[in-house]
Formats: sequence, structure tokens, C-alpha cells
Amino acid sequence: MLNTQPASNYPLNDALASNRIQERLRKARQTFRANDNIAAFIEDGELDELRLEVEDRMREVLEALVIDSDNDHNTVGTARRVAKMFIDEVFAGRYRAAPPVTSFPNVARLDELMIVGPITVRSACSHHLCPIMGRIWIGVLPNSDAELIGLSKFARLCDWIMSRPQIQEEAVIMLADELERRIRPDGLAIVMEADHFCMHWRGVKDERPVMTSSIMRGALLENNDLRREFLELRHRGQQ
Ligand SMILES: Nc1nc2c(ncn2[C@@H]2O[C@H](COP(=O)(O)OP(=O)(O)OP(=O)(O)O)[C@@H](O)[C@H]2O)c(=O)[nH]1
Repeated sequence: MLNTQPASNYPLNDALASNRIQERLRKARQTFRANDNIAAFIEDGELDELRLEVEDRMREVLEALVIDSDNDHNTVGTARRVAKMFIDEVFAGRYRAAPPVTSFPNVARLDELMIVGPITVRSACSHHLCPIMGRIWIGVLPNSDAELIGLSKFARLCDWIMSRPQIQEEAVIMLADELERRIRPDGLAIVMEADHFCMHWRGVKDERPVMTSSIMRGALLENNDLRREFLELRHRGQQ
């Protein structure tokens, strides 16, 4: 027998969680673009409500695509899975607070270039929500008076920033701002290379293009030798 009664998770009387959160953001004059983190505006329990709301709306998208997910054994749980994937996995960097980042005093007053990478990163383009799969290299020239952060925290911060719908140019700027704010280095360099599936899977359907963006700040922008050292060491790490 066909199921003709799709279940709904929408609250009957109460305002939707997405409306309440948007209201708070507007009141605080905070933007909520695709690549903004809005964790500070989400109250306890509201992520559960958002997940149910996205599930219902995703079910409507499937209906609009004329997919009978109520009676299709393959898509019966798709709306729920997609909602969970967006909120808890691929766009979690919008909804979760920043990861805890351990820092240490620079006791040895290190002032030599340090490079981390390649760090594998996954994101999605804001335009089509297609995957972006890439690699990031980070170069830091520590300030002898500033803090050092744990090595794994570079990867955790990359994941937090990248797990949002993004464009690559803005993603690397956001990452650079976050790292500068936390470690106050004398120089910072970031190179990101990524495959954009909106070009591979659809659109021009060309498998080859890779987008490369770089950011150089402080001593790594001003000192050509230092910049060359970063770029050479990055290439050596690729071989
Ligand atoms: N600059 C930049 N462009 C991106 C990025 N990710 C995706 N794009 C491009 O953004 C564009 C999307 O906008 P439109 O040109 O309106 O999309 P479209 O008409 O579907 O274009 P096609 O992809 O050419 O079919 C495409 O050219 C994408 O390849 C990114 O990180 N940075």
C-alpha cells in the first residue's frame, strides 16, 4: 500500500528555530552569509530543531524533484541523512564553536620559518553546494614573544573554516585572519590547491583545472628570500 501521508517535523505553534536564530542575528547586526559562523546565536536544543526543519524542507525539495521518497526504498531516509550531513558534517563549521586550541609560550624564542602541510581540506562551493577537495600548506614565522599552537590545531582550524559553503579566495583569507589572531606571528603564508567539483561533475565537466590561491602576510610578504624559502620547502614536501 502506498504511503500518502508524509510526516512533518515542523512545530505547529512555536516559531521555527531558523526564524528565531535569524531574528537574534539581525538584532545583533551580525551577517549570516554561507561562510559565517553563527554558533554564538544558537541556543541549547536548537540544533536538534534545525536538523528536523532542514529534513522537512529537504523532503519538499525531493517532492519538487518528483522523487517519491515515501515509497522509494533508496530515498526514504535521504531528507534526514542530508539534514544531518549539512548540519553535523559538511557545514558544521557554521554551527559549531571553534575547536579548543592549546597554545604554549614560545620559551625557546623560536624565530625560524615553520611549515605545516599538506593538510587535506574539504569544503563546498557557495554557488552550487558542490564539493571542494583540496590541500593547504601553512608557513608561520613565529614571533619570539608570542604563543605557539599545537601542530594538530592547524588542521582542526582549517577544518572548522572550510566546513562551510565557501569560495576559495574568501576561505584562505578567513583562515589567515583566524591564525593571525591566535598566534600573532611575524609572518604568515597560506597556499591552497583545490579541485572544484562544480567544474568536474557539472558545468564545463573538465577534470583538470585545479585552483591555487595564496596569501602572504608580514615578513612573508615583505621578505622575498623568506617567501621563496616557504614556496621551495612546500614543493619539496610534495615530492
Ligand atoms: N572564483 C571562484 N569561482 C568559483 C569557486 N567555486 C566555484 N566557482 C565558479 O563560480 C561560478 C558559478 O557561477 P555561475 O557562472 O553563475 O554558474 P553557472 O552559470 O552554473 O556556470 P558554469 O559552472 O559555467 O555552468 C562558476 O564559474 C564556478 O566554476 C571559487 O572558489 N572561486
